Amino acid sequence: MRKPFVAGNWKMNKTVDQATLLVADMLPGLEAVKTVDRVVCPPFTSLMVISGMLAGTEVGLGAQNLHWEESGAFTGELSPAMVKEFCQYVIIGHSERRAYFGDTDETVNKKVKAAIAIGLTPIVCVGETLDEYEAGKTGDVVARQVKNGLKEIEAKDAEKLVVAYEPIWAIGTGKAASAEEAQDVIGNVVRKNLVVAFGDEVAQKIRILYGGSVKAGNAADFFGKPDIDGGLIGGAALKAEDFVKIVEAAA
Ligand SMILES: O=C(CO)COP(=O)(O)O
Repeated sequence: MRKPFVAGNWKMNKTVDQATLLVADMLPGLEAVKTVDRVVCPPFTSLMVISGMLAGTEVGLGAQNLHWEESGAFTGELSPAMVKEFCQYVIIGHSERRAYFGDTDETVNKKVKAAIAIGLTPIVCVGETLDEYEAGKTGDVVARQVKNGLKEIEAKDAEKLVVAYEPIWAIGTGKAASAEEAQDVIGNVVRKNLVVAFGDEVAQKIRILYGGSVKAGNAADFFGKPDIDGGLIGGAALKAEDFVKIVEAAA
């Protein structure tokens, strides 16, 4: 049985003061749901203070990106070791990074390898654009992202991975995919390609999340599907009550 997993991707929201208040607000509710792995991913600037708040709790902390090199002349970037100082998780290849900041399957693969090497659990994002969706290319695009993004990862490391399927047309739009559609892509494309890459035993251990307009009201529909092991939550992760409800729906 895979343990459900729910992560909040705060994106570029919340100053340190605001982040502290939000975590203080949601922490008791999150702490109570022991059967779900729950993770918050605030901006870099808040990681240090939030890691202090989460010390001694079972709530995990994730960054939203990292660079694959150990150190050097990479202005504006953070190394795997810098992220590891505070975090257990790191989101890699979010569609916003692919669309606006040049992340590709190749750099995603480098980041995944670097995260694993330092002992971080990557949350690897895949998903098709609206054009690709409308052209019926979802399967091809997502299969390519899974295959290339996770190239040359060893099976023993792969079982700890978390993969998030986020159709780009559903992100921040209020138009979630249907739970059936999400299950279809996650089961028949993402998990199937994980089986090809790592074998059935390992693929059955990998948590696969759905992301894109998940709210307190629709979360249970997604989490009830056999291959959907939780969610990567954007907007609704910025409201303590909503995020706790979504985590509860995964229990
Ligand atoms: O991109 C997302 C999480 O990474 C989803 O964002 P929304 O939940 O705001 O649609």
